[in-house]
Amino acid sequence: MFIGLYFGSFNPVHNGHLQIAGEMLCQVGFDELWFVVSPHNPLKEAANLASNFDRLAMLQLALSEVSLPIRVSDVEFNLPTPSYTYKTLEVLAKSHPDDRFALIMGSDNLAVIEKWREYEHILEKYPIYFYPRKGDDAEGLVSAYGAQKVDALLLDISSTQVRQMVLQSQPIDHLVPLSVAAYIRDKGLYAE
Ligand SMILES: Nc1ncnc2c1ncn2[C@@H]1O[C@H](COP(=O)(O)OP(=O)(O)OP(=O)(O)O)[C@@H](O)[C@H]1O
Ligand SMILES: O=C(O)c1ccc[n+]([C@@H]2O[C@H](COP(=O)([O-])O)[C@@H](O)[C@H]2O)c1
Repeated sequence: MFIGLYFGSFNPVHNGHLQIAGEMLCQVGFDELWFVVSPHNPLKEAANLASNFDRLAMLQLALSEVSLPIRVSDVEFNLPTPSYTYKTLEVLAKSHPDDRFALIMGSDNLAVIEKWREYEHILEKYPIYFYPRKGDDAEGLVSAYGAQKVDALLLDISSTQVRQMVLQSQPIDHLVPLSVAAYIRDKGLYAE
């Protein structure tokens, strides 16, 4: 199988993530797409990070109504933190020797790929498909890294925005699936 690995903090998952996953499946021709929840991005502060359990649960809720070949992986929950992607790729390559993997990311992550550990090895071994994000030079990233850009509308949405709106007691029903909004409310996530 050809599998697209969509790594992220998903703190929380938002409608943009789902839209990106759908576009990637349609445009690239992956057999499956796996959301891989990262306990801790090495380049991000851990402040305001909901628990691994809650972030995984919100993704599962978000995907429970989607009939696409998408899975959620907690493989990084059993690996050391911070979550270095090259390590996870090693583990997945060993446990799935008959599958082929590619990486999926937003252009903001590709723009800082040279800060990733073992990034040259990653670029050499894995195709990268990226979704453009406001403010990034997508064409420049294509030529710098040989990554492939998915052509789609820019999505003006982020998990930061969702967390800030919760903090300000504003509605988020238009930014995340209703089941995720209810989970955030019931658990009191991001409220302080
Ligand atoms: N609106 C968006 N457009 C393009 N890519 C996105 C968008 N939102 C998230 N992504 C990409 O999805 C992956 C997971 O994103 P992540 O969970 O960090 O969400 P985020 O909205 O960027 O979060 P935060 O605001 O907390 O930094 C990353 O590769 C990120 O670049
Ligand atoms: O391996 C690295 O050095 C590395 C550096 C920065 C980010 N990453 C990974 O990139 C993914 C995207 O993170 P995020 O927070 O933007 O959703 C997540 O899986 C991180 O662990 C990985």
